[in-house]
Amino acid sequence: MRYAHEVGKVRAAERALMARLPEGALMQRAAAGLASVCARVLPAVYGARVVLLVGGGDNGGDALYAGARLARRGARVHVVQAGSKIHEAGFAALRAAGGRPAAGDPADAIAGADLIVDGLTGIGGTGALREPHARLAALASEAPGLVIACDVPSGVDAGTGEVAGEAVHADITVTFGTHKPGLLIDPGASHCGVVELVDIGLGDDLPDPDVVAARPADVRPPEPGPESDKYRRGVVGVLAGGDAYTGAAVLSTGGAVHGGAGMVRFASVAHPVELVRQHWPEVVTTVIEPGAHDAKVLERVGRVQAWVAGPGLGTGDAAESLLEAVLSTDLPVLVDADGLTVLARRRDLLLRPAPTVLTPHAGELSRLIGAPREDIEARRLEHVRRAAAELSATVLLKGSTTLIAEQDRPVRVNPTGTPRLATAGTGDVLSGLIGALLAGGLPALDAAAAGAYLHGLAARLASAPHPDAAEAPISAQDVVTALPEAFRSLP
Ligand SMILES: NC(=O)C1=CN([C@@H]2O[C@H](COP(=O)(O)OP(=O)(O)OC[C@H]3O[C@@H](n4cnc5c(N)ncnc54)[C@H](O)[C@@H]3O)[C@@H](O)[C@H]2O)[C@@H](O)CC1
Ligand SMILES: Nc1ncnc2c1ncn2[C@@H]1O[C@H](COP(=O)(O)OP(=O)(O)O)[C@@H](O)[C@H]1O
Ligand SMILES: [K+]
Repeated sequence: MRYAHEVGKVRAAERALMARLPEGALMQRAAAGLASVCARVLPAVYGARVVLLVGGGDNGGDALYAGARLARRGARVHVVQAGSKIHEAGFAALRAAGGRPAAGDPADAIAGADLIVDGLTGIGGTGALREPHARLAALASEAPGLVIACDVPSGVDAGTGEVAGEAVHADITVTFGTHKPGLLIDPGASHCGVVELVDIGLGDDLPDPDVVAARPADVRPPEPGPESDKYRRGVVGVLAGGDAYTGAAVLSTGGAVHGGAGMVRFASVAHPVELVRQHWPEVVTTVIEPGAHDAKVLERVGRVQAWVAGPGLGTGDAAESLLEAVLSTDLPVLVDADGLTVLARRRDLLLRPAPTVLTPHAGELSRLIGAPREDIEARRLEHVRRAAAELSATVLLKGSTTLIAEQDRPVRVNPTGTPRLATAGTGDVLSGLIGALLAGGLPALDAAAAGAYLHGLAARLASAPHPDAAEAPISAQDVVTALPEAFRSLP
């Protein structure tokens, strides 16, 4: 897993470690790590034109000491100072090594640099970048040279990934001690480029992480063993589609069929049942009558280990009664799409002892928790956590960087997403896939995280089937088709 810690915890760990180390030792570790990444990516350090963008805090100090190391190896290092304050000791070290303030218009220095080191703000940055920082950040982002951000791209909120104004677009972000949540969550994540973690020895001083992102080896779908039969591998029941929406039923069922369940059961009114039978002959179907139902409606469907309810289900009385029936079982239930719209008026249905997984996009979450959609988009981490606590559920917030929260657990960030997924019906595929993983016995948080991971991977493989292929647009069906390849590509 890649671990990220909130800013306050990073500072506390740094304080604890610094108390045991000689003055300045921690900053030297950070600067050494930063300089070594710079040296690695430059074709040659000797003669390289390096520009340091330096703010008034310790982030600037890191950049100055790293610049001094590069200057000692023959780089031509110039400093563009933002604001009146500067890390004096770092500046003195740079000058002693031959570095100089940039003369003339900083725009020229930045445009002519082979490498720009962004030391404007790090974990101490708050709110939108002020001037002259904002202009410098924009110049760096536009410059032809390589941009390496020190700890965090300036303008990105390290704790949340919010970007309130101008922010540096880095090619590489060299971060110290641990990842910061804002490096993993959009819009911040998309400003980082490649993230390199430099160990400065915080290890034992860091508490449990606040946010984690899976690496491939962390994703463990249930594996069938020699004793497995279709029932023991898990049966997933899908309640989806109606007379108005039939595609959602086919796609959600497709996600379940390729998600590794032992069996998929599908129940709906006649028309979607007919279509699902045509698309997925392996699925066991049940026709349910239109209109409102009592709690016994599910008995005819047969035994399942987990339910998926909601895609294309409609939002009227029939959908509400089905949702009431499914949420009154003692089985894991995933609610998506129309089901979430119904839940927004029936939050009482969430008071249940068994696990519930909700998979809203920002609009659906807005209806569920009564927060404006724009606020949710801008502060995804805060809202997904709040939703998990308020709704007593595992909440998977879709969109650019999918986040998954469960109360008192680190938030999972899905690293495989791609904007190619932003096409109608892909969410339906995700619901069925997670349902299959739940039926296979994964705990709710792991099922949701593994589902999001495989879904993103399938989309990438569908879009570009091999590393040299250009990306093509994809459909939700393409994602279903690529799911076996996504499972296969796990280590
Ligand atoms: N605390 C430590 O022990 C260590 C800190 N390190 C570095 O120190 C950084 C944190 O240093 P600081 O706490 O000094 O904070 P920063 O250097 O991140 O930021 C503080 C400075 O930025 C200015 N600033 C804040 N928001 C701004 C905005 N929106 N627009 C313009 N200026 C803004 C402040 O006025 C202040 O001058 C880390 O990110 C890391 O790079 C590393 O050297 C490792 C050790
Ligand atoms: N900009 C984006 N970057 C990455 N993934 C995205 C982006 N926008 C949407 N997605 C993903 O696409 C899927 C869309 O799901 P959803 O909004 O439910 O659509 P639908 O209801 O049409 O299936 C989700 O998995 C979501 O995370
Ligand atoms: K920075």
